[in-house]
Amino acid sequence: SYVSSFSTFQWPNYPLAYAEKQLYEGVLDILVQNCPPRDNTTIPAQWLRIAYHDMSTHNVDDGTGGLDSSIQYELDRPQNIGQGMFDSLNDFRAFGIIAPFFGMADTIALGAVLAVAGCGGPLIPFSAGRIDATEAGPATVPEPQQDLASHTEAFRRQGFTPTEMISLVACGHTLGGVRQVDFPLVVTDPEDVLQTFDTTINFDNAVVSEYLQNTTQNILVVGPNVTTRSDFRIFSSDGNVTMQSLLSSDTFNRTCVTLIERMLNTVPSGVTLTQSLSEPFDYVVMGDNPSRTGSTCPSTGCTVSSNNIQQVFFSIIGNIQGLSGDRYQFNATINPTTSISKFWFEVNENDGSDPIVVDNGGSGFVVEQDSVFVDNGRSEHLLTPTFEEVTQIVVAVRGDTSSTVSITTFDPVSDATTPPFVPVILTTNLQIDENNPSEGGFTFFTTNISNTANFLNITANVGGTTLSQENVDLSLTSFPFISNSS
Ligand code: HEM
Repeated sequence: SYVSSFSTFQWPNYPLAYAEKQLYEGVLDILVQNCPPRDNTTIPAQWLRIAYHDMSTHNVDDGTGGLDSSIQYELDRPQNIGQGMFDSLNDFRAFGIIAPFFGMADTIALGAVLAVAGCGGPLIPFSAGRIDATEAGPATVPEPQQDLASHTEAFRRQGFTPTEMISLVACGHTLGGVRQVDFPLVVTDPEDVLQTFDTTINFDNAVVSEYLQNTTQNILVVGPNVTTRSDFRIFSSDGNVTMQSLLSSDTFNRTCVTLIERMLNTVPSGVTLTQSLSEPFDYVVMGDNPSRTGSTCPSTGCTVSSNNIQQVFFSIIGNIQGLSGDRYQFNATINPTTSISKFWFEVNENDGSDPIVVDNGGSGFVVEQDSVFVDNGRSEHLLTPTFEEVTQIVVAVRGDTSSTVSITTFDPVSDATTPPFVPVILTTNLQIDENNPSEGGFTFFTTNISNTANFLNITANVGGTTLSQENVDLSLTSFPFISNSS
């Protein structure tokens, strides 16, 4: 088990723990730090645009659509044109962070939060729990040739007032620009590869100030084609009152945080999001990977000190917040017959103050069952004789060889080369492990799984009773790597 030192987290809560980990310790941020260029625009601009286009299917009147990853099925529409859409989805696929309770829609939302932060913008609180659609939604992304009334109606349907429409467009159009190849009727000069909306790469209110100073180069304001001056029609729709208010960069940032957060949390009715995360929890217990050897801790309990302390390596979000934290690892050796029913932690700062007891709000961290689990000490990563990298999973079952065991693995990395990128979910029956004879009342079962699988569920039938262990996070395991060239 690990505890990362840092509000109260009630364990277990897999979606919330995973969302926190992706926000504060995920690796997706490496693609947006310092607002890096790609396809003549920036990666963060592409990630923010895809989030808006995915959300644009929302209809407040009947509660359908929203940020649900339906964009994966909508890329053949002119409104969703652009290499940036494919590249963004490919980024999200390649990082393999989708999980059984954290899909492509959550990843798109996380991407938008990271994108804004990566370009020096404000921190947007993040929630997870979106549900991925399995088909396209309606074609309701606004297009520049549409008139003001159409845009006002489109934003109303998406859940935004006319004033909010002005602000949200300004918040979006502070990043990136319009590509000539994709919008030749907007950018009419073929020499002009991309027309940026403002003169700064960063997430800032230059898009507002340049518009009000009449120095703007925003082609959706001053472009040669009057029909496609949609930003001009929107920005000036209330006599510039809203744009004037956004001249304060504080107001701009605060408004954008509120509206982009709402945009990202616009989901079909019936979808419940996690609480929003704007700071890490004080203490998070991350996983429990038993490997049974020896028996020193009796059923009455025992105390072990941490055997390893590591500094938490924070993402850009944690770094911006100036966070520091430590992860304490423990190795408790538990009597396999008597076992334990729960565990808890005591944190002593050794500064004369009373130790802090971290006991999951009083209940302790209850071990629901310990009769079926992935054996961390017996499982390994293998290079097969044909040089295929696989993970050999060994499941320990408190029972005899008449038990049956199956696992369902979740592999976030799709085989597809173009969207939709959907996870590969496979159920496999395990075989008795010939290399690990029964020990201490446990029988061992095994199978090889993809080495990019990140989560699995176990179901076992032991003497007529069904036992299960769900959401085993394989990223928290530390199986040895064995080169099996024999
Ligand atoms: C009436 C509403 C809107 C219209 C007509 C519109 C239109 C456009 C067009 C034509 C482009 C150029 C795309 C390309 O060449 O790849 C663009 C880019 C962009 N839009 Fe919008 N947009 C609207 C609202 C929004 C909103 C609400 C957001 C987000 C909050 C947003 C975020 C972006 C971003 C970040 C880009 C730059 C993409 C890049 O550089 O790759 N847009 N928009």
